[in-house]
Amino acid sequence: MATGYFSFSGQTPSLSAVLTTYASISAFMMVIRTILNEVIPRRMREFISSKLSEYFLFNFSNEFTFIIEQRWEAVISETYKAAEVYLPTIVGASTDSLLVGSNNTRNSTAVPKLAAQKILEARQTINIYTYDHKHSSWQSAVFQHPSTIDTMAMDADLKKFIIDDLDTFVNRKGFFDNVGRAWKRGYLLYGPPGTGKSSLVAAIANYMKYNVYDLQLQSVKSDADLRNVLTTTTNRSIILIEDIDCNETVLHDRGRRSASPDKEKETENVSLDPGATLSGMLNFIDGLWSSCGEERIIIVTTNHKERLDPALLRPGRMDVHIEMGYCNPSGFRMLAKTYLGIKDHALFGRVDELIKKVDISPAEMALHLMKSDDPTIALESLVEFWTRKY
Ligand SMILES: Nc1ncnc2c1ncn2[C@@H]1O[C@H](COP(=O)(O)OP(=O)(O)OP(=O)(O)O)[C@@H](O)[C@H]1O
Repeated sequence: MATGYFSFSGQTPSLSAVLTTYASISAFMMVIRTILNEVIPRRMREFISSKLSEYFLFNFSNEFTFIIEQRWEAVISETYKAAEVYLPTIVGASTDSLLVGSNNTRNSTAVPKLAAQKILEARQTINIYTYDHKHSSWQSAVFQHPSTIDTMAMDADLKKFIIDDLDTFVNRKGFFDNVGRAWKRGYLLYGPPGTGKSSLVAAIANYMKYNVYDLQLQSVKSDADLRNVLTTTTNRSIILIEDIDCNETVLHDRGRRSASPDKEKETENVSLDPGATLSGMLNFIDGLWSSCGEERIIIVTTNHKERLDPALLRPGRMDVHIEMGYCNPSGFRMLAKTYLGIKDHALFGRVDELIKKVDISPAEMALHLMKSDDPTIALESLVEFWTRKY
């Protein structure tokens, strides 16, 4: 059959028939392309072509790009943090693809989330972060403070209370959900210098295995800046505001409040030096912004609790107030055990007498106990210093 078309009759078409058909189709396609190029604007053509390639890639390829956003619902994503911890352990410079598998076909979206939680829970190191305003991001360093709740020179009952409180907090996600409160706990640590406030923060971080975000209020420029700084902290972390009484405006705020109790709203908006307001901070602790993120412990330390605004101190904001005091006999014995490895010594009686008469901070005491490995030399140094103080 001498024709320019393919025959479906079972006969093999001749070479010239194939070439003729090919030439006709090519010519037809060229005409169509020319018409389309002239009729459809370039940008629309590019859009159609990109959609077509996306469609074919998505439907006919077994590869896809897995994007883990750094921030999810305004806070740093736990999955992102887990990937940051985990991926460097399995990929290197030469890795160009990664095979990800799951045997849970029914609930595959839960897999990354659960894996993220497990990875973060198994995390051995914890970090301390400080905010870099120039680059608008938290800068981290590995946190290796040796303090533990065990090594703190504190009343045994108080230690037990703290541990129980932390355990209760961490196990009560359901409770916080049910009562409609953000899963947060505020601790106020107050007492004279050198009584272990910072050490207790480190001990809590080590106990909970939480990262610590060290918030320097004085470098925050405004409430918006404060929100940005705080919402970029991760879950399962401690937000630390040390020596809050050093912020002049908090003290002024308190003074104005007592002078005019009716002006509560007004005083709450007084600026914390130089930019954030007390109201902005309270809003994050238990206001609308408190719901950004969960499992957070906010710790505020001060040498002068009496100077702080009552609005900050009330339950829901600072739930637990812990007074860190000067050494008592049991605190001294705790330090002697930690620093010198002893439970008793002939000089303990003299130390007990001095403790009743002169206040000494655990920091001062530790300084003398570190002077020698020989308990007698170290205790003599302590007693001599103390007697001079008396
Ligand atoms: N209660 C304590 N138990 C064990 N060690 C303590 C205690 N208090 C202080 N120390 C020791 O003293 C050092 C200083 O203590 P720390 O910085 O924790 O005190 P602070 O109350 O935060 O002081 P400041 O108010 O000046 O910041 C610590 O490194 C720690 O070794």
